[in-house]
Amino acid sequence: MRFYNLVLPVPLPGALVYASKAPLLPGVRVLVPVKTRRMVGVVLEEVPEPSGPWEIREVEEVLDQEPLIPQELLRFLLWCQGYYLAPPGEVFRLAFPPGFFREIRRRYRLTPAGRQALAEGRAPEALSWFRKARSLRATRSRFTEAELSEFLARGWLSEEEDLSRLRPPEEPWLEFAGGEPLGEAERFLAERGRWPRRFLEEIFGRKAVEDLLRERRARVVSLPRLRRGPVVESGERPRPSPEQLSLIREIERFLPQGFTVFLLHGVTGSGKTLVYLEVAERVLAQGKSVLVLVPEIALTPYVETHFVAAFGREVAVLHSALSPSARAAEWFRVARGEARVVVGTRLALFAPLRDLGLIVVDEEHDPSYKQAERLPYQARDLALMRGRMAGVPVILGSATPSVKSFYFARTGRYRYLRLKSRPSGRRLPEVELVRLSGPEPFSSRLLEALSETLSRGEQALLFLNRRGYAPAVYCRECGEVLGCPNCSLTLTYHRARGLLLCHFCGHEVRAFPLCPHCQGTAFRLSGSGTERIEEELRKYFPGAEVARLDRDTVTSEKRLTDLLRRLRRGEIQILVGTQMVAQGHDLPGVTLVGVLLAEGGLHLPDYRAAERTFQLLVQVAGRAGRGNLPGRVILQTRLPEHYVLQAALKQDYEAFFEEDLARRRAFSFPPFKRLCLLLVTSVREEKAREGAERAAEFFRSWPELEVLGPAPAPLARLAGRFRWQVLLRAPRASAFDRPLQRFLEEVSRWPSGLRVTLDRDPEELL
Ligand SMILES: Nc1ncnc2c1ncn2[C@@H]1O[C@H](COP(=O)(O)OP(=O)(O)OP(=O)(O)O)[C@@H](O)[C@H]1O
Ligand SMILES: [Zn+2]
Repeated sequence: MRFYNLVLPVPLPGALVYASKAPLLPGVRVLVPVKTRRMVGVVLEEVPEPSGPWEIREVEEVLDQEPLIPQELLRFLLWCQGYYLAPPGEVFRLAFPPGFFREIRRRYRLTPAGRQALAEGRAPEALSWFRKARSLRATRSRFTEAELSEFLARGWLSEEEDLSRLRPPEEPWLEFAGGEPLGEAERFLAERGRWPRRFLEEIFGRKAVEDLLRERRARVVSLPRLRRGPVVESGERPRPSPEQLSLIREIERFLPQGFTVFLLHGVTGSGKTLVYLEVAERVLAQGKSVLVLVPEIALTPYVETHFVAAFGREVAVLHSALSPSARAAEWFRVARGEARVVVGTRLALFAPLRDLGLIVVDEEHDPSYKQAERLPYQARDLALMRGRMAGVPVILGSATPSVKSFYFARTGRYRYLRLKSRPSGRRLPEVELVRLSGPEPFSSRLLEALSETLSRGEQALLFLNRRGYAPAVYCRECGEVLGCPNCSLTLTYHRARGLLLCHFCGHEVRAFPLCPHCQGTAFRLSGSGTERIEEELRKYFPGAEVARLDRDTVTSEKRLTDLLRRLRRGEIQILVGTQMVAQGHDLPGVTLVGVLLAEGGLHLPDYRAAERTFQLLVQVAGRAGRGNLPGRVILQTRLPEHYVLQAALKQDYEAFFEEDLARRRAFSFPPFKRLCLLLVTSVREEKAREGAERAAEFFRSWPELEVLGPAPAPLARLAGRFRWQVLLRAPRASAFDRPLQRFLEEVSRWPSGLRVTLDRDPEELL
């Protein structure tokens, strides 16, 4: 017998030991007994025979011929688990696609005896369900426990385990049989080797494909299912400019040296994507694989299109908006080495690429690299760790680098690469600040600029980081604002849906209810969201086609690509949107960008509020003038003197950086110190406060840690839970390790009902 550490998808603090007669390779999945059921586990490593009184159970079945998960990824996952102090099962579950670990479902099948009983009317109602259903299988939930055991005992049902979802999804592909290609379809196949039958039928018709098979000029093979990607026009791939070329050479020079971090700081529209593509091509040619992270689902189609144009079906896409089966299919293509380029959002960080050769983090400053819920991890930081553990270079790209990354570039830890200009002589847009005074959302300056733009047949993009119609609704009688009963947030009015919505917990009420304070029936809307702006624009510019891009209008990948395509074709004149429009998109027809309220977000009690606002302004400004026509940007604001707005006006990253860094130094915030935020929540305020006090007390006994708080969180209540915080500060990350570990042990003895979340390196203190 040999013994192995396994990770199972359960929230236990460590690995579990199982026995196996056959040797097992790390990274393969196995079926093991757990209590009375079976589960899927991943083999980590062989261990010596444990000496304990407990019984060691045996592995029942090996699911994979070859390890699905490379060693390097296994080590990386374990490191993540240690850093974030999370159970390994939870980290593995997060990292792998749905279905990978899924608890094995039992299915029930009607036996011939059951069929006979039914026919003779001896079987009860519960079984007669099979007569109507097309399938002869059912899941457990069809029957009560008592029925199940009765039917099994009588032999009317048989029980089986459904393992089908643990296997990689496949589909038929056609393979050219060789010889001289005759028709069009054959030439196509001969050129490409193999192609999914589904796609061939779409291009050449079902008949042509059937002919090919009948004449045996092609054969069918079963291969991993290929995703149909979005179709965004990518155009010809340009030749790199001299400026791009010198950076590409510089990166290539370092490729053989293993782990190196590059900060690629290129102004908006400078062509960073082309730099990634060229370097990726070199890495692939060396037989290695490439991981490209993008922050938001909204950006994957753009980057994906360019990569697919360059590398075809070597590209796999991983993000959370894919259907579970599509995500699993893509994941298995990567695991089997069919795809060597992965483009995806933060969860792609855990892609099972073999022989990793390069990691790219596009828009590295973006807040969506940080996962807020469950396990709060920072994908950019983890990408650096994966790069270090795999010994491969990492390119962090941005027009507005995070203060932290820029600081490390300044101090020499990262290699700094600068793209100062846009290619082919295009200029950065002209920016102006316009002071807003009244309650009107549009200044006359912006309205004029809009009408000039429209009359020249060009496109405009307006940015406002608030969705819905009005962000607050006040009672006319008592003056109270309508708030969410579960959260300390106001309800947003969504006019088209006739609802008041909480943007945090989703609580909704029909518009308008009686005022909960005074039973009043008249209300006043305050402020504007994108829905209202869209409506106003239609009034001002009745002839123009206005569209909106936010989470309410763009609910699927398809809607997003449709909208972007219409925009590229010039079918939309004005696009209004939230941060989803702000970055990454390359829309050559847009010559005017308007920011409706440039200081939105600056007031948040958060040490990164200034950084985030500056980045958003520069990014959105960068959407203007990317084609052949020059661009123009209007920033409307009530705070024109603020340093963030002044730096945005001049598009001066360094000026912003110096000022912000000085503030962080003065207040001992990152990058000078490390933070850890502890959040204690409970449905009872007293309990949350007491818990936070206990936590603060605990940490005060560790001399290296500085304890700030406890204090109520700025968002004092969310989804019905009161929130209290303790902020910890230390000179080094490792100073947190032992105290946090001890603290978690202590917390496990706390009364239930208190929830404690640890956020290492928090990016928001709300
Ligand atoms: N060498 C080149 N010659 C001509 N056009 C180029 C060249 N390099 C890039 N472009 C074009 O410039 C535009 C901007 O490129 P890209 O989207 O990569 O910019 P970016 O640096 O990612 O900008 P942002 O940070 O604003 O997203 C694209 O339309 C791209 O095709
Ligand atoms: Zn709410």
